[in-house]
Amino acid sequence: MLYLSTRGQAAPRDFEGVLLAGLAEDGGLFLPATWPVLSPAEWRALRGLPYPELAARLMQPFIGEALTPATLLGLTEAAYAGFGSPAVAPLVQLDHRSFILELFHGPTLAFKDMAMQLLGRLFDQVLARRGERITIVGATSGDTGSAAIEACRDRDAIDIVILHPEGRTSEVQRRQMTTVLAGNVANLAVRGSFDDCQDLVKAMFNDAPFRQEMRLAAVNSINWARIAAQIPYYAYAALSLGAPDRPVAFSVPTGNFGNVLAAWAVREMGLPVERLIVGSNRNDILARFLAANDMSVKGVEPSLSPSMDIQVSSNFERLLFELLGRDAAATAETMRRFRAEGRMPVPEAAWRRATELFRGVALDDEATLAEIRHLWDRAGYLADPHTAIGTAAARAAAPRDPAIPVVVAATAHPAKFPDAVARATGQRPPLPPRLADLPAREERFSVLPAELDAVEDFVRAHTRRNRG
Ligand SMILES: Cc1ncc(COP(=O)(O)O)c(C=O)c1O
Ligand SMILES: N[C@@H](CCOP(=O)(O)O)C(=O)O
Repeated sequence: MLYLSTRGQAAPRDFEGVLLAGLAEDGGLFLPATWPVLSPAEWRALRGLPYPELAARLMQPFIGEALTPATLLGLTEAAYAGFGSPAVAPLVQLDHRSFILELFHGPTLAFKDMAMQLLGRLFDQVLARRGERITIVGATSGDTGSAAIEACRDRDAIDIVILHPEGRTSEVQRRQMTTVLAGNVANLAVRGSFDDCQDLVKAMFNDAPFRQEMRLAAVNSINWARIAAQIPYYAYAALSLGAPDRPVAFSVPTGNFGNVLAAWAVREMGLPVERLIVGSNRNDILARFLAANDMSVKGVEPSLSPSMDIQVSSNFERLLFELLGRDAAATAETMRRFRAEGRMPVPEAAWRRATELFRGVALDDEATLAEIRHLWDRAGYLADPHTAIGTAAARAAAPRDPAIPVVVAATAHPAKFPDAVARATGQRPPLPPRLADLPAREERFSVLPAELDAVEDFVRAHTRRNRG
């Protein structure tokens, strides 16, 4: 399997090259040169497989010869062995047509573990064979950071620096990152928004000498391996509900557009996905785009669903590339104008194609609290604010045909956002026993302004300290 950059100027490469590169050198994102498509009979044959086996089978075409099937299966089995549910990603029925796909049973209680537990092992495998070290730089609005740190802590060949927006995550999210005192881990609170953190990470990748000197790698969903590892759970849900012989819809609380892009990918691979519903908070750029082709950046505003306090959704570029007929020059020019003007000029025909499949629904904080309360009162289900945005969006934009089930991606455990959940329901969800002492653990992090030089110096110092 070869991968192409959405901006067309970086050399195509195989999975291992993409895993280690993260962002393409031309600033674009990698996508498979062709999508692996399974026939209905091949899909049916995957029904009922244990999750680790399904994940290995679906990821093998993306990984190609980088790993043998037996090695990949060993990695997926190890990645999901520690999850708190034997199903790994259990599907819970909410009403006659709505289902919740719980993606938060991993070590850091958010859907990021589904990919990150595998990514850490993939990095280890590849780096050991090559005898190389990397420095991971990542941006987080709260969940990617802790999942990446958990997956990479104490690994010999990896140093990791995670940037989070100062004061804009929940306390549980921050402590899950900053209380990991492993020598290879560093946390940076940036005075700015998640978008500033993400810009800084991309700027480090675009600084070629720095990128080479540090041997930078990515754990954000700019790294194709992250998306590849998120595809299996959508297939798992769809197959459980009767696909490929029955269409399904997904509702995905969305920020950086990586999770919903993985749902879109299973459609490219041949499963009948009827609709993709994108849930947003008051940072509603994606909902505005889908309603009126208005992809214009406003300032990031804090909300009760902080992991989605994002305006510039990295992975939208991958969809844009497809909507523009895989025209890399047009994609590069559209992204250049978006950056320069703060507004993305998506051609009318491409926008219409997007609206055939996608719907956008935005909820403010009051509506989010009302939905958490509604789920608790009506179904006895305690949802975190991100998941609640997904369930409300699902009701608002479900396909007209009631025979089509709608699966909501439950992206975080309610205990990560106890204040919002308690405000809505009076219930304060406890952390699992292994995290019960989190509020008392020692924290370690540095604070810096959103300035590239300062952040690069910090990353350099951290890496040099560990490389000796
Ligand atoms: C809990 C939670 N829900 C939803 C999202 C949005 O997912 P994505 O950025 O893949 O769109 C995130 C962050 O990525 C998250 O942490
Ligand atoms: N919500 C995310 C933001 C980063 O998204 P990613 O999928 O690109 O890593 C977070 O929790 O950090």
